[in-house]
Order: sequence, then structure tokens, then C-alpha cells
Amino acid sequence: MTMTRIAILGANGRMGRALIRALAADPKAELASAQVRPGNSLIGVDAGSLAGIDALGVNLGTDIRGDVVIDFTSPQNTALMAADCAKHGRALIVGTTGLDGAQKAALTDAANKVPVVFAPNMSVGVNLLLGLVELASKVLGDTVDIEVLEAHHRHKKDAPSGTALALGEAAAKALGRDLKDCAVYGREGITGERDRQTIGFATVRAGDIIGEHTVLFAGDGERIELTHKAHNRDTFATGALRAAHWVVGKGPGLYDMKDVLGLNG
Ligand SMILES: NC(=O)C1=CN([C@@H]2O[C@H](COP(=O)(O)OP(=O)(O)OC[C@H]3O[C@@H](n4cnc5c(N)ncnc54)[C@H](OP(=O)(O)O)[C@@H]3O)[C@@H](O)[C@H]2O)C=CC1
Ligand SMILES: O=C(O)C1=N[C@H](C(=O)O)C[C@H](O)C1
Repeated sequence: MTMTRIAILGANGRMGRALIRALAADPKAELASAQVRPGNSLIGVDAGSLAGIDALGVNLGTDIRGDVVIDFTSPQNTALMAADCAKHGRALIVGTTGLDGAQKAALTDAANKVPVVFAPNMSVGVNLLLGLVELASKVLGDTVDIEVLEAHHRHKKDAPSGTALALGEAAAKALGRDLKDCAVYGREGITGERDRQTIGFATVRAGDIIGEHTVLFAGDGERIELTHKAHNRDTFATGALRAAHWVVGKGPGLYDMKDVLGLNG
């Protein structure tokens, strides 16, 4: 059996630990390295022990080894790691959200040299939801108000979530709108009546909510709510592993989860 040799970045993070557990349960994946920041007190601890499973014989460290790197860290780190992967000829799977234009450009640059899969949500359900939102937007068109609602845990640093933005993009694209021009990020005070051409975003940050997204299509007399709720982080971790297997042997390029799942036509 051919094994996919995987490097996990930010191995001590919430997603890092979920990835270690998912990888340990995947017979076709081998943990090549589990990276943490230099000086982290966990260096030398077995990755499996950290993730609450049996020891895996791979200790947390600062090296990056393997053929495919999985990154769920921070936008700044992701941009640096993209350049590093391009330099060392490693494929890269990026789940990190909140990247600015320059950080996204770092991924595009790396994608000229190596394959890069970049998706704000690696779950199958959310990637199906993106297609459903596109369909609903096309059918309902300008007869409804569209709002994207999202809720996440109190530790999340970016808002709206990367997934919420992708859902808004999917609706805007289907309607021939540019999200840059029609997005409304929260409301306060005397806002005036709602403009039907806008797409609204509402953000909740509370407790340990893993990740919930609803796209609301509200018309006169009826509404549709398309909702996805993640019950745990395994759904993101197994999606990232699926991407890691898929990317092996692919040429340089920027891909997304729809490519991985065969949903791009
Ligand atoms: N695409 C998807 O399906 C999903 C995406 N995400 C995204 O993944 C990212 C991580 O989420 P989560 O795991 O909850 O976050 P955590 O804060 O739990 O983990 C982040 C990890 O990245 C490390 N890190 C951050 N910055 C740096 C840096 N500059 N250099 C080295 N290491 C760094 C942290 O190290 P340290 O502890 O030392 O700070 C930590 O190990 C977020 O952007 C989130 O939105 C999350 C879930 C699903
Ligand atoms: O930070 C998180 O936790 C999550 N982030 C992603 C996002 O910003 O969309 C995906 C998921 O909902 C969890």
C-alpha cells in the first residue's frame, strides 16, 4: 500500500490535535512530522499522547518532513509556509481562514510551483451546501433577502468565518453581484430599510460552538434556511486528509475542496 507522508503544522492546536487523531485512524496516511513553534514546551512529547490516543512514535518538534503539508494555523504563518513548501517541493493543504490579499497571493505564488488545496471549510457537508446556496440563489433571485448567519467558539480570531464569506460569494456569484459591493457586515443604529441587493452577515462568538452556518433566503410569505452544523472537528480533519491523498501526483495549481470532491464539473 502506498502511504501518504504528511506533515501537520500547528500540531498542538485544536485542528492540529484533530488531524493527529484522524491520521492515526487512516491506514493510508503516515505522520511524517508534527510541528509546533520553536520554544514550545510540548517539544519532545509524542504526538499521539498529545492528541489523547496511543503513542505514535513521532514527537512534536520544529522540523517539517513529508510529501504533503497540512496547515491550520494563522494567516501570517500560512503565507510563510506556502513559500517554504514551494521551496522544498511539498504539496500544501490550507484550512486557515482570515487571509488578506497579500497572504492569498503567497498561496497563488506557491501554486505556480506545487499543488495547493485551499478551502475555508473541509467538510463534505459545507461543500455540498455551497452548491445548494448557488442553486437557491439562482431560483429565488431578487425576490428574497439573503443573510448569512454564523456561530463559532469564543477562541476564533477572524470574522465573519471563512465559510460564511464563501457562502456569501456563492450567492453573490449566482446572482451576478460582486460581494465586495453588496456585503453588509453587521448593523447598528438607524440603518434605514434593507436594500434587497445586499447580502448581510451576522456573527456569533460564544462558548465551545464548533461551527454553524445558515444561509437565509427570506421573501414575502415564506423563507428558506439552509443550515450546516459541525458536531466536532473530525469532519474538517477527515476532509483535509482526503485532500492530502487526492493532491499526491497533481501538478502545480491552486485547488479547492470542490476539486477534491469532484464537484467542480
Ligand atoms: N478549513 C476548515 O475546514 C477549518 C479551518 N479552521 C481554521 O484553522 C485555523 C486554526 O484553527 P484552530 O485549530 O481552531 O486554532 P488554534 O489556535 O487552536 O491552533 C492554531 C495553531 O497554529 C499555531 N500557529 C499560529 N500562528 C503560528 C505562527 N506564526 N507560527 C507557528 N505556529 C503558529 C498555533 O501555535 P501556538 O499554540 O504556539 O500559538 C497553534 O498550534 C483558523 O484559521 C480556523 O479558522 C478551523 C477549522 C476548520
Ligand atoms: O475557526 C474555526 O473553528 C472554524 N473555522 C472555519 C471558518 O472560518 O469558516 C471553518 C469552521 O467553521 C471552523
